[in-house]
Amino acid sequence: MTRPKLQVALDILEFHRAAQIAREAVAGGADWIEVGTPLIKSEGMAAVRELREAFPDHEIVADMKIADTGTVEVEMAAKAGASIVCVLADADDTVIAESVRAARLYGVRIMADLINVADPVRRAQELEALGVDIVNAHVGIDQQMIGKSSVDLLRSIVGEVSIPLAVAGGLDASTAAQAVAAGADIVIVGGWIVKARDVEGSARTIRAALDDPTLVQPEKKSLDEEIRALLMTVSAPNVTDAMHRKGAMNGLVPLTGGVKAVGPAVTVQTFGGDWAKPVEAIDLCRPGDVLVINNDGRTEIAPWGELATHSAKNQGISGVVIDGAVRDVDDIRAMQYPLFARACVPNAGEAKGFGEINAEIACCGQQVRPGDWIIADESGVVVIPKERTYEIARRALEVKKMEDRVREEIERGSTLAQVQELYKWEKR
Ligand SMILES: O=C([C@H](O)CO)[C@H](O)[C@H](O)COP(=O)(O)O
Repeated sequence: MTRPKLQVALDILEFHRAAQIAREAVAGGADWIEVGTPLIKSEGMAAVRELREAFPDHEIVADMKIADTGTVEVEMAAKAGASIVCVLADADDTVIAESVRAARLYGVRIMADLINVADPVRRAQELEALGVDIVNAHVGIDQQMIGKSSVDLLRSIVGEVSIPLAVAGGLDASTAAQAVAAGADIVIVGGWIVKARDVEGSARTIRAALDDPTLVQPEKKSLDEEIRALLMTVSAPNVTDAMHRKGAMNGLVPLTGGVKAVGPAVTVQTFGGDWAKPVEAIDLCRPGDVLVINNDGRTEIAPWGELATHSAKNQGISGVVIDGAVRDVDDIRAMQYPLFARACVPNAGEAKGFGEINAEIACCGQQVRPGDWIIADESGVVVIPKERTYEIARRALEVKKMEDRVREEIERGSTLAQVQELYKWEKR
């Protein structure tokens, strides 16, 4: 078996960053350099030209995702210095055939991207018959966020064609190893290398996984465990960024510094300091839940205090969020328990039993349903709709990774405005 190729996908907008990241990825063991679609859209063929000049001996892959006018697009990428040009597998046969003819004329190869193809096996066979050189089992970034797996797609086409197989879509060291074990000839990695703080180290880790896939053991987690692990890795600001600046509660303050709560919501609607339902709800929570309480907007009377916090902590409840007031804050602080409220007040109400547990409530400007996920840290509290929690958690991780890399570049001496080319990207 020949050594699988590692293709680094430069899916970033700024050429000056792409070139540096490519250098670091190559130092870590990347064989092929992909000028990613976002980079091509941002910088055009200049990016292909410059990368060809910087890496005269490497394969340069232009991820054009060609959907029409195959000849024109293959010609421009080839003349700019690409040695492999990507077409959309779903493009009409006429486009594929024209792309292949142009590729032969200019001495480059065609890689067809199976993103969103309805019948990948049949299409891969048709592409081979049309003269395509490489088929790419690709699950796009938006599709990855809802849990689609590029390794599953690859497995479905292994053995069905005899041309080389590439695989792309959210691969890390573990899934890259699985891809090689499944039969991938080319492993394409974008985010896990280009957004890493240590690009060279990440490329090296993935290179090692490709060279010996048995080194990496996949972790088995339930969906909830995976969501929790993702949300524990990211911050509440990462999550609102992933939600297009939505989901944040207004007016809450963390009353205990340095602690974080993550988990599905158990909701409580109570009335003016009536602490019966909030306290009864503790017994209904599972470990890891977050209790979210609406105290009818009242901040002069507290439905929650230190004894309730003790009980919640014993039950393994991840944290408590109150649209209202709490008391005994000094004791709760000493417990280092994640508690978020709008105010502190010494007086408690009565345990009368008015209210409801696990109904939809409003909390500090957000609707919260039982089972919606909460992430709460020192920046504040965000509610994530339960139907989209996995997707949002995955997107938040992408936000965090991107920030990690930007931070690294600032530490190396750049400024935030320079890294992000702010002037260029101001809205016109
Ligand atoms: O082709 C890609 C995507 O459609 C954006 O243009 C990526 O290069 C490909 O998915 C690999 O990147 P990751 O999924 O981040 O590994």
